Amino acid sequence: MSHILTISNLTKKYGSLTAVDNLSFTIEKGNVYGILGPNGSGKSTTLGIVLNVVNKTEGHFHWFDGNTSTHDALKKVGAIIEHPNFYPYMTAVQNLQLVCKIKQVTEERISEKLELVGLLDRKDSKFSSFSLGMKQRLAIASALLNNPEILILDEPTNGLDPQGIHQIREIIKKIASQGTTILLASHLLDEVEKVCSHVVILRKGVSLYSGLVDGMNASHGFLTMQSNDMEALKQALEQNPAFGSFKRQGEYLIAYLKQPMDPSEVNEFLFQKGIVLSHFVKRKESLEEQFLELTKQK
Ligand SMILES: Nc1ncnc2c1ncn2[C@@H]1O[C@H](COP(=O)(O)OP(=O)(O)OP(=O)(O)O)[C@@H](O)[C@H]1O
Repeated sequence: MSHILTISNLTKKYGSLTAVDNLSFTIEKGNVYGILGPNGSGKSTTLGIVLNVVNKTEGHFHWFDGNTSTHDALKKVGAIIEHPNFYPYMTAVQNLQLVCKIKQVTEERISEKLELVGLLDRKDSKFSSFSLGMKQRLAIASALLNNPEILILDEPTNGLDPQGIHQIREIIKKIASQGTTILLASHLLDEVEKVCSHVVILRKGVSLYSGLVDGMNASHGFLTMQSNDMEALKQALEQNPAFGSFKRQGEYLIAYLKQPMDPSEVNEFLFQKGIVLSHFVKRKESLEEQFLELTKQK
């Protein structure tokens, strides 16, 4: 698989504040990556550094094989990191023609890109008449005019209504299905889960998890239990290496698994110890619960 972007031990400091802290990850061709983290976790700063608009303090990054200068590499990158900015009195197509002139790319792709973002029938409408969602879609069309290898988006659905959000996500998925690599920053777990194949979770500039979105949900779950003798129940479970930690919640004991264990095995194990359960539920933390746990302030 070919590398699109390699980030190694990247750090950005603003005075005493470390916005990005020793961050490393690699972007491979054809995948959809999310940088996920709460506000202020360093997502925009990371994108700014690799797009050469923010200076790094330490570490390295290189585009593609490492033999291309960042200046040349960025010609193969499409990015939207600020609010879409076009001339309000010009039409969609006129704005894109201007972008083609600035980027020195052919105007032939304008219709194709407008079609892709669902704006071909509005190509002659003035930008000022567009909704926020349409403006964002025009920005995506604009970023694609140079047929980039990778499309970078910072919070692409911020401020949009549910329909606008859905449209943007569908467009991102369509662009990805056509082979364009995507890197998007988002504070929305739901967005990353719906759109991305890979994720880097940031908290205060530090990477907490990097890998497949599916791999995020690697927890083995927990069991909520009740018996006549809660102390005996806890003591018995503590002897079993499958359990990592315990929490008392009202009249229930919650036992967190650190390795897979079938509920029937747990039941049998306890029964052999003479413990009969009056309540027994096995559940897995939702991805949201795990994300909040991971990113909560320590
Ligand atoms: N130009 C700057 N000068 C000083 N501090 C900055 C500057 N830009 C960002 N920061 C700080 O760096 C940290 C990371 O900010 P960044 O914008 O990268 O986070 P983010 O995850 O993109 O959050 P958001 O979604 O709120 O933009 C924050 O604490 C922010 O206040």
